[in-house]
Amino acid sequence: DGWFREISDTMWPGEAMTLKVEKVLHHEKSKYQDVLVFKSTDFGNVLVLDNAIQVTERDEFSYQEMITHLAVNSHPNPKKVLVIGGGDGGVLREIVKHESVEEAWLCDIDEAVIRLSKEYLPGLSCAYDHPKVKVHIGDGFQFLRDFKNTFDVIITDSSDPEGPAETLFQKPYFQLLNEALTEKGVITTQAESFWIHLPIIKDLKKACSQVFPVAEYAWTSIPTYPTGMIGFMVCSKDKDANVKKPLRELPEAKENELYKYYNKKVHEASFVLPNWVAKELQ
Ligand SMILES: NCCCN[C@H]1CC[C@H](NCCCN)CC1
Repeated sequence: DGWFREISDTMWPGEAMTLKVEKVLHHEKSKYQDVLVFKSTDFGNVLVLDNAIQVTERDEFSYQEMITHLAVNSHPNPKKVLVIGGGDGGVLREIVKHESVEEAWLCDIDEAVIRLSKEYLPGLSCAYDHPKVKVHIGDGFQFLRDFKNTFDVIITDSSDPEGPAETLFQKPYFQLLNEALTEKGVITTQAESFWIHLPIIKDLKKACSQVFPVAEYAWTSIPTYPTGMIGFMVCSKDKDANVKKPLRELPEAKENELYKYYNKKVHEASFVLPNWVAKELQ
C-alpha cells in the first residue's frame, strides 16, 4: 500500500514506525543481511537493514552528531578515532570535523552498506574519500583483536543486537574495546531507548561499568527510531573523566557552522534523565 512498516515483534513489540514510500531504489540480500534503500515522500532516502531503519536523510544528523561528538569531545586530545560499523559513513563525516584527529578508521562487516551508501546517501558517505580516512571491511570483533593501546576514541555504530551486530553488545567486546584504547580512551555505543529497553540499558551499563571506571547513558531525539529517541553509552578509561561536560568548547558561531544538532548545552542536557530512568540506572 506504499508504506514501509518497521515491525519487530521481539525488539519493539506492538508498535511500528511507518514511512510513506515514493520509490524503492534498491533491494538485495548481502552476505550478512537484507539491504533495502527507498526514497520516502517526506524523509529523503532511507536505509533499512533486516527491516530495521538505520538512517533517513532527514533526521540522521541527530544520531550521527551525538554518538560522535559526545565521545570525541570527552577525550583531551583525540588523534586516532575508530568506528565499528557505521558503513553509511555519517559518523565518519562527523569525525573528520575535528582538527585534532589525524586518522579516522572505519571497520564494517558488510561492503554492501558502504557501496549502497555511496550510491544513494551522498550526504552521509561524503567523507569516504577524506585523506584522514582508512576503511577496513571485516568483523569489528576480529579487527579489534589486532590493535592494543591504539585508538583514543572508538565509536560502535552498529545495527541492533538481533543480526550481525549481536557480539557487539556483550562484555567480551567491551574488554576488547578497553584494550584497543589508549590511556584516557573514550567509547560510545548505541544504547537503545529507555521507553522500550530499560532492562537492556541497565545490563549494558553494568557490563560497561565492569570494564570502564566511567559509564554514563545519554540520549537524543530522533523521530524515525522506535519511540522517537535513542540512547548512547559513553565510557571513559580515565576514572577522573566527567563525560557529561565537553572538554573543549567551540564559539557558538563555529558550533552552528559545524553542527546541526550538537552543541555544548545539548551535550550536557543529553545526560539528564527522567526520574524513573535515573532510579533504574543508579
Ligand atoms: N549510522 C547510523 C546507524 C544507526 N544504527 C541504528 C540505530 C537504531 C537501531 N534501531 C533502533 C533501536 C531501537 N532501540 C538500528 C541501528
